[in-house]
Amino acid sequence: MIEAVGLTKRYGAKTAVDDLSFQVRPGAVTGFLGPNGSGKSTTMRMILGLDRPTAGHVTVCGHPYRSLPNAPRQVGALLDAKAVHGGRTARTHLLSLAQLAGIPARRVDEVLGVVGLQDVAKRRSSGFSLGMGQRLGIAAALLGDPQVLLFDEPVNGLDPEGIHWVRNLMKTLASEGRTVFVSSHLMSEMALTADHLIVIGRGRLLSDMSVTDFISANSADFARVRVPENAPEEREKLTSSLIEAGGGVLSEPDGALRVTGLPLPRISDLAHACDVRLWELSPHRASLEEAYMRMTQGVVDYRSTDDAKAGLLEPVQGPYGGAQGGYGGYGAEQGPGPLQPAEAAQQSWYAPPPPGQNPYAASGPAAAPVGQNPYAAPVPPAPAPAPTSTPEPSPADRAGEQQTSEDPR
Ligand SMILES: Nc1ncnc2c1ncn2[C@@H]1O[C@H](COP(=O)(O)OP(=O)(O)OP(=O)(O)O)[C@@H](O)[C@H]1O
Repeated sequence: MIEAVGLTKRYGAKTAVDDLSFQVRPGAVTGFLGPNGSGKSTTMRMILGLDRPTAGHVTVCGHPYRSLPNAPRQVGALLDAKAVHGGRTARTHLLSLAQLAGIPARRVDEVLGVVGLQDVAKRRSSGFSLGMGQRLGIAAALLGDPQVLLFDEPVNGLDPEGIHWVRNLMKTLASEGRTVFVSSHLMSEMALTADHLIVIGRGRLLSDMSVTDFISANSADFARVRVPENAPEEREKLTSSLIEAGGGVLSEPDGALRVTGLPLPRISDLAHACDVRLWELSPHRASLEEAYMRMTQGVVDYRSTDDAKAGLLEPVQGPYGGAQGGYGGYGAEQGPGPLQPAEAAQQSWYAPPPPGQNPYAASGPAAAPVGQNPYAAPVPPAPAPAPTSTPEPSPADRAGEQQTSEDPR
């Protein structure tokens, strides 16, 4: 069990962690989520005694980390996989950690096998790939067979097989009754791995609940409705009828309608009443990613802006003499043709509105005609119909390097 009470960390004027209280219980995988710079690593560092709280406290198994008897046997952590002496081999690195913690050498070979690094055990870790480094960090965390495990973005750099392996490892460790606390920006992975979520934004607690409850609390169920593609008038007729009946209608990237606020049988009846054929009518539940985006969109510090490519949009001479958009697809005056606007690739992404705002209200933004995204920034009138554009999630770039002044193990 990890317990934080009023945990606060300030760096000068910057409050990285702000009065955070939570418990991480044994027997479950607890996901630790938050936008870049929200204070996840700082919190983990305080749990591991690497940073001293400005206020509040945090305990592991009832003790501050630094007071735990033989801490490496009780707590294992992967904070920064790069915090390894690159001149050492994987085995030597683990052996030195094992010796410091009084762990027998044979355990080193066990964990090398568990993480799949047995064949490169005698290679210097400086030559390791990102994924191999992550595996070595996980091996170090497992070394003392601890009851409490912390992983800061453990699947970073892992290949699909590695991600699958980490997912099963976390679940297995939790099923053995251990406390598993894991941060990640990969929502799809968290949805498959975590039982419980702690979500923070700008250092403050936003949510502490099960994954299922989190999704229910932060998303709206919706129906996907598709009419025949060659019948735009039926689509319009149905859209009007659905809005009149109090439903909310948005256009999906593939042309389907996303309908909220009406049960499926009612949608079917309305379609029947206005003589519209349906090719699809299916119930949907928002994903963890959608729920997370909805919850955290007000506390994201680092947002990307459009890349206007100023000065780079002059037509350039193509290899065969034709004038071409300089960057194939990003030109401002693209005509119809094989080149697509850059935004096209992002159209499958959808962010539900913030809690408390009903985009489907008749006077609200989502009453916009189908094909327009009520959340998109206003755009000047264009000669051709504007493509649906959606808010863009911020990049997953790390806000800064972690400093691991001490090895927690
Ligand atoms: N040693 C430090 N000195 C000053 N500011 C710091 C220090 N460590 C972290 N911060 C700041 O505290 C805030 C929280 O950083 P932290 O690394 O804990 O966030 P995070 O949630 O782990 O971010 P990410 O998801 O990008 O890894 C950031 O604004 C960061 O710049």
